[in-house]
Amino acid sequence: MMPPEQENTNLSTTANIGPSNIMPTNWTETVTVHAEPSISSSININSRSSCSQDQVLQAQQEPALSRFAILRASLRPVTLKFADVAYSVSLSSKGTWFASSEPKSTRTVLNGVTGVVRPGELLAMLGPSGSGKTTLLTALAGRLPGKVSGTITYNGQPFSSSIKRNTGFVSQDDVLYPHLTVLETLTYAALLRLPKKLTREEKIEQAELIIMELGLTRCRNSVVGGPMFRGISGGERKRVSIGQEMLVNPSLLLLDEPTSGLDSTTAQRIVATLRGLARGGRTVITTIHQPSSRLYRMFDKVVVLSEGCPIYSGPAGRVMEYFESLGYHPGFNFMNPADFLLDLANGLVPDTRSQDDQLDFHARLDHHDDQNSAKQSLISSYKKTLYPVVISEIHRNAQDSVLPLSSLRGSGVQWTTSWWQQFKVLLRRGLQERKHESYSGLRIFQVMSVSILSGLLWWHCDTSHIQDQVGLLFFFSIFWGFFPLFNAIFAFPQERSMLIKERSSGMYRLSSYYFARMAGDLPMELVMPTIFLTVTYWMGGLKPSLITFVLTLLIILFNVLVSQGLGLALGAILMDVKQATTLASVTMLVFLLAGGYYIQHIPPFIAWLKYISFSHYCYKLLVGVQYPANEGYDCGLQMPCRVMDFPAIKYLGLNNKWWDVAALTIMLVGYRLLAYVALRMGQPH
Ligand SMILES: Nc1ncnc2c1ncn2[C@@H]1O[C@H](COP(=O)(O)OP(=O)(O)OP(=O)(O)O)[C@@H](O)[C@H]1O
Repeated sequence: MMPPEQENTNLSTTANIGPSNIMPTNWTETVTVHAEPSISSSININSRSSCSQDQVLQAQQEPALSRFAILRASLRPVTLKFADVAYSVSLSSKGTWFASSEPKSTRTVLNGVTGVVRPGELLAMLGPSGSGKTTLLTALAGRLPGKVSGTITYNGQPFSSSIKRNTGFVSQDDVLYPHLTVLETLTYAALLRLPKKLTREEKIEQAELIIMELGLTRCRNSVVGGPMFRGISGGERKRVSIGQEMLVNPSLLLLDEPTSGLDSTTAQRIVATLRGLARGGRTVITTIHQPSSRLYRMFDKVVVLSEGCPIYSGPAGRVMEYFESLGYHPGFNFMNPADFLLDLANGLVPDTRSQDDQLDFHARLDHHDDQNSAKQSLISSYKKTLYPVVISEIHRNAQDSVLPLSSLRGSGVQWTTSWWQQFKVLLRRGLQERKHESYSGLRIFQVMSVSILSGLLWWHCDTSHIQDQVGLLFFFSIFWGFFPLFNAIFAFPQERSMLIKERSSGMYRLSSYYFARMAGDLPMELVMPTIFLTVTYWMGGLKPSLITFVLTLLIILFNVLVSQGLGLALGAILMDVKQATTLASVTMLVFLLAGGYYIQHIPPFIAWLKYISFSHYCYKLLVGVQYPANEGYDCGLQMPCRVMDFPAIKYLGLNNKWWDVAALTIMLVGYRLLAYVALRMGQPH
């Protein structure tokens, strides 16, 4: 690995994409990389081990500077090259269960996009809505599902897990936990993403620094908010998302529309931050919708897309020259270059005969044929004149390829933190995020009201009403089958986008997330039935024996865990709450009917249904615990009848209790295993 000083000098890059017969002769852009004073700082948190002693000493002597350690130079520059990138999607009719007989058609979303971005450069992707900017950005981040053709290299090598860990990706929609505060959000990200050699306090300090650096101090203790309740503003949310990525000091930072919906000052501030990050030696790529000319001036390079095809790829400052060399002049004297580019990408070519006639220019919006031919002409001009230049630049600077990827953080090491550390942080974060939902008054009210109502309905019901008592036990098994099942269904579909985002950046293992999620749900899942049973059991007049009560409670808790497992599995397999709840209600209805309470003479060809019903096993165990085999009950005759002869109990058959326990245990493990496998299969690799 190169010493830091040497690396920084190497960051002075030259992006030379000329000359060509059409383009200006001096087609050379030099971007000198340096840490900008506004966001420069002393040491890089991730470079602690690679810093020389002198640097550490210097940092200690400069406390004021070291506070912004996180935003200083990247010591692991990445040169990103992409050539002839193409991507198609198949347009199959989704959402129906019946396959369409029509042949599948495909749509080309990207077609032959080429470019180079070096450390220290800020590249903007411009183009009309739907032109493929997000798709290209996602492809460059190595997160696009399906096959991407063409070549994308990072320091000359293909995408790898070390690149993944050194890449920051900020998606268009901010995926954040709504109930956490800004400080909590960034602190948890720091605890999960920063390497284990930093202490917990140091990680928290880094989160604080990011808050200061991104101007989030005012809202540091405000909750992020979501669709159901208001939190911080859209601009602040965006900055929190950027902050989460900046924490790891990524070598490559990709952002999808970081300024959309923001006022021009905030947008300017964000782009200035990005430019500062780039100048610190990072490679920064952003898509942007309609940048003002002030913003445009901050870009080093641009790629302009029109319907997935590039019409320009090169230095931002040369864009007008290029299009003028093709004979396209902006219609107005002081036109924002970005507006001009977007018009061109839409096929709106200024008419040189009546340049100032704005009305005439916009009247041509309706002329689709003209627009299409203008786009085609721009695409073929790009292929003829600019494409060979970009390709030769990719091949000419072959020394970029020799920067060893092994110097990147985390190469060889798969995770930055241990399994246990991940589990602890995820558990705490999950409890904090979901405490409002789990311990909500509404949920407690729901359970309490049902328990009191059923206690009153079965008030002191003794064995002389054995049918009613058995009914109460069946109700326990069904209610504590339905309730946890429907709660668990939401778990994974609700967290899907967060899981994809965090797993895509290699933040934690799936197993640590999975166990943390299960452990986090456990207290509430176990406390609720305990309260319920304590109320209903004694009100309902079941056997007044502490041992029987405890055994009844254990069986119900076991049933809760099994039904929760089924809910988790359905949610993980379908990843769609609507589909999963539909399937769950059908399943529970089958379990209800086949449980052995309502129908005792099920035809043999369908009697097997009860064997897959956990409610059936639970019901059997509850009855078995309540009534020992030799117990009698008041059946209205001269002498007590044996409970074993009561038809509903006789049908159940109370032998082989351990088989029932074994069946429930298999379901407990099986459903959870199924949920884990389904989750893993749906994960980005
Ligand atoms: N998986 C997919 N299935 C169907 N169409 C897709 C898929 N992915 C992308 N597309 C289509 O490809 C085109 C490019 O999409 P993309 O999101 O990259 O555009 P964009 O330039 O980022 O748009 P915007 O600026 O509106 O976000 C769009 O027309 C989109 O509908």
